[in-house]
Amino acid sequence: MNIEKFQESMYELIVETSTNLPKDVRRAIKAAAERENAGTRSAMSLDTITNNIKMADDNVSPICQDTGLPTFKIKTPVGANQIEMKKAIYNAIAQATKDGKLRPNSVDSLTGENSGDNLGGGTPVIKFEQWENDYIDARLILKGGGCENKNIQYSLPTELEGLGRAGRDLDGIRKCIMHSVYQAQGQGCSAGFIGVGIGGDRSSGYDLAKEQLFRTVEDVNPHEDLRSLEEYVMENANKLGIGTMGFGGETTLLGCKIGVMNRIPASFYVSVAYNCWAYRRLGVAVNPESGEIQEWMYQEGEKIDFAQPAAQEIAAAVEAPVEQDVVTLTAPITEEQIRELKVGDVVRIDGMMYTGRDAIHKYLSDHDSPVDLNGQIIYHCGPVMLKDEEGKWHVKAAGPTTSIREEPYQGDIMKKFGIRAVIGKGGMGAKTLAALKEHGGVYLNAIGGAAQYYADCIKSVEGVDLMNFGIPEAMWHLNVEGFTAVVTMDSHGNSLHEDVEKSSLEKLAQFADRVYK
Ligand SMILES: O=C(O)C[C@H](O)C(=O)O
Ligand code: SF4
Repeated sequence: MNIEKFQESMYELIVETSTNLPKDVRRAIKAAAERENAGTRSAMSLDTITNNIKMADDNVSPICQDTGLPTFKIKTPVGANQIEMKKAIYNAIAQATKDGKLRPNSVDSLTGENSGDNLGGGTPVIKFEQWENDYIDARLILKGGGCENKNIQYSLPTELEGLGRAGRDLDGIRKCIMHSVYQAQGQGCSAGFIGVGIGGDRSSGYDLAKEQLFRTVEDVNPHEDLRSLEEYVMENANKLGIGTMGFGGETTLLGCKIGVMNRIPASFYVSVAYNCWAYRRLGVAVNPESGEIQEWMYQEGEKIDFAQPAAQEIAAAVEAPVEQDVVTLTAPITEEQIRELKVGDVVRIDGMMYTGRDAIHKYLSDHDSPVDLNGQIIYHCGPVMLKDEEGKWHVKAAGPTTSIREEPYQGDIMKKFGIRAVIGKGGMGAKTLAALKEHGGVYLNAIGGAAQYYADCIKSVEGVDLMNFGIPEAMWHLNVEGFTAVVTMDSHGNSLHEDVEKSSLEKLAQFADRVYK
């Protein structure tokens, strides 16, 4: 095999997967955009999402800054040299990282050190299988961490909030799947896709669930019971009212694929792999001699390029009652300005903000801040950054990360340093809400995955601290213009996330009655 050419083919696969959303996923997102009611927060968010998909296409840049744990599934003809192929994939991964198509995402779990090139123990994941066809089938999924964290595994029988007992039968499985969508709320960047694995053990069950994510969105399950269950879930999970980003709305789930395997008598697992809307998976057929790509997979049907505003969006522009007032904030922000904000307000930020995610929050809880954060804004974000020849940093992708992970620290840090606003996604909990009220702070929700859209708002990188945490975890000093976000937790004790969680739990309870005998 021409291994240089194979490496180039793998590089192409990586870049396309990170930057160009598959056609079937685009069609599902378009259908969702058409279902949402004009002028709602969910409709506006979907607008940002479709814009972002187009920008990623045009810029050949990551759709979302979290390019995940690259996972390859490769089928090779008998006799192909898998050791050589693995090395070529490693090289292609390192090159794509250097070119800003992947974020350096491989972190030493004990020291916290980022390898910088996405290579390291266990990363990337490459799974080989032999087959009797005469070509190589190479598929890649870039599944981000926020949705990975919302995966869930049930061991039946179990008790589920809202639904009661889930037993060891099809109806118990149905309850688990409905619950899995509910428990993800907006935190995995809904609307999402789920792959479900029934049976197996704890690891093969999850593998089976993830395997389902390689099926196309429009694929129909040949197994009659599973087809019926997939359709049931698609119809009813969308009645939970979680909506885009957990803002409430008509579309919570864009796809549900279920697989089954045997189990042993004592175990009965239902494993659910949750994938965000930024569902990046592609595949190629490669010639085993020349190493060249013969064919791209997931290419059937129409490609929506999102260049034209959908009819729905035009309708929104016409029908929207009154242009919502947009409040402009520029740090340093006063307590009075914060107290005027209420859940639902749209905020535009001009000026400085500082990124801070997991490592920074832990660090700030027992260290001084490298910059004065009084009246400032913290952005939960781990960007993709590239340095030019003059040593200047450029933002390649910069959407929000899931905020709830900072819940143990957030309130204390805001009070300690006088921080007035945090931006993230998915909302935060009771401890932060209480601190916002006491101290005079606000939580702003940005659209998860819209990494190109937000990168475009960042006009310059003014500095960086704590680079020892690695690129995604450092504190970047960003100068922004027109950075738009929605107040979802205010300083008066209101939280949209709490409201949606409560109402979706009530709706979930409507599905407690037996459906399958
Ligand atoms: O790591 C990130 O930047 C985002 C992550 O995928 C998340 O959804 O929280
Ligand atoms: S930020 Fe959202 S869209 Fe991006 S990987 Fe995480 S869950 Fe997916």
